[in-house]
Amino acid sequence: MTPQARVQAAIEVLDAVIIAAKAKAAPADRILSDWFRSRRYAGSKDRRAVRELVYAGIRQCGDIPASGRAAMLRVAHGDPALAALFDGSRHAPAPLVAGEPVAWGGSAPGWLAQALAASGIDAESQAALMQRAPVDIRINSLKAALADLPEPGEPTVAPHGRRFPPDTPVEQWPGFQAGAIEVQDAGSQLVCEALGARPGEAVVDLCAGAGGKTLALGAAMDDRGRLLACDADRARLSRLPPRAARAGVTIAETRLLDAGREGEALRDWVGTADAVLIDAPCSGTGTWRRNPESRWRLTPAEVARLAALQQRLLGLAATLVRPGGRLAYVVCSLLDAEGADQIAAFLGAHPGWRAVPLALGAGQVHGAGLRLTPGADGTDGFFVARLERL
Ligand SMILES: C[S@@+](CC[C@H](N)C(=O)[O-])C[C@H]1O[C@@H](n2cnc3c(N)ncnc32)[C@H](O)[C@@H]1O
Repeated sequence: MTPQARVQAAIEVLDAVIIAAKAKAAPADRILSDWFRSRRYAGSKDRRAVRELVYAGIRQCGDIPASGRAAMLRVAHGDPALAALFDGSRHAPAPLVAGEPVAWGGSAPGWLAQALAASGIDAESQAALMQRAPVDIRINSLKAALADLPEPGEPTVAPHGRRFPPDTPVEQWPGFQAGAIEVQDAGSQLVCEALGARPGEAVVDLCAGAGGKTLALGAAMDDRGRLLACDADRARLSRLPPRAARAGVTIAETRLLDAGREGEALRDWVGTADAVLIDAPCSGTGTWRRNPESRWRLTPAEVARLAALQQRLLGLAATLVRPGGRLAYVVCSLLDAEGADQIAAFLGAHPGWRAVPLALGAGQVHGAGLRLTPGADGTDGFFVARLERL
């Protein structure tokens, strides 16, 4: 493909991404793979170039643009070499027209940028949410001897973390195949430390998903004790056992929860857990480095729905913890409505609990917890709080 044809391809893909974002349909990644699947003539360099252009368009447009062309013109606005490719040649985008609409820049839709600012995330920190994320790995202490890394990587704020440039193919490394390394953002690793899970304890990972944090907890527990991994999503939870087997975590037991009736499946754990992790479903505003398109899809109503679910899961988790036990509440969101405000509301309604100050070696104190941000900590954005049952 010519450079011009790649730009035109990116415009067409962006048109599809815009339609899908409005309809809450397929994500950009899937649209890109479908597009390439039906165009076998596109080689690997073409794919990489088109993908980069599409993601540049998504990153640089804070809100859903009017069209793929308007989005690409926003990118071309700061890139004369790209603007020169709008030359009307065969397969190229039509030449630029004076006064033609260019998509609005900005970091996020207005309501969301304001909500972030009100949560203490200023314009500079919002811009940092749009940078490309590096590849972080966690060295699995259960199999550290097998973690023979072809490159040493950089240390991260997480004790078992190493950092590599974007697109480093770590999943092809022998250490990955052997279960000695996991791909996990350093912030994601660090928030697991907030729970302080120890060998021999009874621990619940209430929203375990495919087990990213469950595996970190299993390693922290040296694979000794009880580790219950729950989720309401069968497909996600079903990916956990093979990952645990690869990582040498034998203590993880999975349990599928019925959304809305989660407590029924957890009766046997009431008042018994030493520690419960709630990695709550959230808006993901802290993960825009990896998923910039999600800010086009979020609505105030969705944030409110998630906040209600988070408060309900906090209440449920509290029933599982034994007296003197602890709970860590985590969201990969930087909105106070999902973080600091949730803990304040919980503590207001649960006098038998207190927040414990956290010292994780990174992050800034925020409300009763700690906040990690890409700008200040080089991690995805997280809010984490540690609570103790008196
Ligand atoms: C932030 S993700 C968890 C990610 C996972 N802990 C990890 O480290 O990879 C939140 C999870 O909450 C789950 N979830 C949503 N509603 C739930 C509910 N009512 N009860 C339990 N889990 C729920 C979602 O399916 C999703 O997997």
